[in-house]
Amino acid sequence: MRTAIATVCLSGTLTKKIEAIAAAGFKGIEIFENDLLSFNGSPKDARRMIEGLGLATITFQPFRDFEGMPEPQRSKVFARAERKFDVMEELGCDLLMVCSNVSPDSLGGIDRAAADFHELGERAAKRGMRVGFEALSWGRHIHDYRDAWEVVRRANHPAVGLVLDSFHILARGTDLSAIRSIPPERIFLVQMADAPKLDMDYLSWSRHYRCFPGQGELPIDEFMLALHATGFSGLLSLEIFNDRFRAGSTRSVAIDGQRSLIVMLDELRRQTGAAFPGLQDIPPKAASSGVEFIEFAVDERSAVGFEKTLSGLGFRKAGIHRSKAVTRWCQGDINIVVNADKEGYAHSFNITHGTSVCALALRVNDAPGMLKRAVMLLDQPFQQPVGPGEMNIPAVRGLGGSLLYFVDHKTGLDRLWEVDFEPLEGGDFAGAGLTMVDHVSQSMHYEEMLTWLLFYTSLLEVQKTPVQTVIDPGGVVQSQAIETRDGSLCLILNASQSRQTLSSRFLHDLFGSGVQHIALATGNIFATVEHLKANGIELLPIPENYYGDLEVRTDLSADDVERLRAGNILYDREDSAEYLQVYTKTMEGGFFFEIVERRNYQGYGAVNAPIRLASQTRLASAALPSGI
Ligand SMILES: O=C(O)c1ccc(O)c(O)c1
Ligand SMILES: [Mg+2]
Repeated sequence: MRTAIATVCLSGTLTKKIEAIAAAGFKGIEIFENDLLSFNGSPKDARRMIEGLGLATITFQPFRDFEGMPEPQRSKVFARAERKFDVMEELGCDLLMVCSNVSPDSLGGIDRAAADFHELGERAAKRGMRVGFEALSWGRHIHDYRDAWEVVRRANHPAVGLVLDSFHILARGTDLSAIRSIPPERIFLVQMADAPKLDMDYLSWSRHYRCFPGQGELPIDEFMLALHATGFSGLLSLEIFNDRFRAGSTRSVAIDGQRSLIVMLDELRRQTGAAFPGLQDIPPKAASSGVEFIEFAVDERSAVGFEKTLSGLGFRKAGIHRSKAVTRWCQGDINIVVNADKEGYAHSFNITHGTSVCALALRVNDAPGMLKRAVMLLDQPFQQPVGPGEMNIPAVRGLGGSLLYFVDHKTGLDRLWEVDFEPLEGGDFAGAGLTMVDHVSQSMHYEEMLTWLLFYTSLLEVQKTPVQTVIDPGGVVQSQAIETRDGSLCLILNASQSRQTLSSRFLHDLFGSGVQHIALATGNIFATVEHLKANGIELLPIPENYYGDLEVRTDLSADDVERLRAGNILYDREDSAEYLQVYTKTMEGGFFFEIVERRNYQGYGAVNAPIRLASQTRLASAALPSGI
């Protein structure tokens, strides 16, 4: 299969799009007519630029409202097509993509449409060109690929072929089995797009919410299996209309596109054993069994307060790095690394972002394999000098320039605590009952949410939950969880279009995207809260009204509710599963901890999020100097 991407996927001018497409390693490009119309140069100039960067224009589109027109429009439509062929000649492109007619003037009739395509095929062939027909899911008469195929079949012309677009087919839930019997040489182009499942009209859904394969919820795998069954080995092109992509980074969205194709074809190869020329063998996604450590970048001044908070939360200093100003803090299965070194990566991270999470380390089954997969998926590997005898832990650049480390047992990387750290004796230290990292919540720009979703899901054996909408006093926040099947690793991605939400203000304060909070698990939240209070940890106050409502909303006894109220603990129940959560007050820089007790509960307490966000907003406003 030859892969490509449509210019419509990206933000920027045509020049910028073409450069980003070439830089992301594509060889083919679909030119959208509007991009050419707004280009300040001739189609020949565009061709020079495209070919100069090693790209080929695989199609020119869309040609609209063509088939089934009555006269006099019919003659005009053919004249318009000839003009497009002129442009294509200059552009160096031989395939015109025609999408099904949406005009109220168009007449139905499969034979009329087939006759029009036969004539268009004749005209195209005279000029050494071809035309492909795509059924738009909102086409007036033709909105089903099976009807488009029947038109192409009856047109019976070698220069007329079919275009399959996964969005139009999967959005309507059209049966895929008929794809399997289409002769592959009759499929001139396959356009790929995924989308979240939304209940809206096809046109709006398609024009604003498409996304790259794997970023949405449509059964792309089933589509690819049906396509594969035909023996198709032609052009496969990404065609995404997405408001966030149009506003996002041209370069990184182009890379996301390439990454999504590599992952999709690799998945197909694993399922079918098929070989795709040009697609290298990639190590499989990593199984992760959770977070090995979370590293904070601090400076000398903030280290004192931060370490005091860790002690208050029941952590004990368990090791001192052999060559750097770095300490290890432990409790249960949780490792927190506090990096106050005056050199290196964490130091520069601290200068830019202040006290913040500069790295996450994941426990994986095969760390070197993971790094190899990441590099093959166009992630950025990271390497910094290590001291003699110290471990070199594989890492890639993650969210907001932070690092994502991979630690495994297989290659002994899990020995890092003995190798790199001087252990400190714990004595009879009693913690606060915290056992493990429950989830890590990251806030990011709205436009980059799908980028990071793909980053994690392309590397790890994880599933994603549907996007949830959370109400913050300053606007709406979109939240999506990525989790392993056994729940040992849970990452939450948050983003908001409003600048007033806590999540957006965090981005502003941190100068970038990053980890906004970490949830730690306890087996007994009441005991943990007692411990935290005794240690002087300040918890986020929750309004009385919340507890008044809990009493009527649940069957908790008045005593139970009183215990929750006294501890500022939030509560949720799903059938017999229960979730109890409490938050620390927000620290300098906007970071906070959450403590959770899960009783067979799967989610993240979304019902409580607006209450928590309102309390945090209230405290943040109270902290501002008066008059602001
Ligand atoms: O939204 C559209 O009009 C449109 C245009 C061209 C396509 O290939 C498509 O799938 C949709
Ligand atoms: Mg299309």
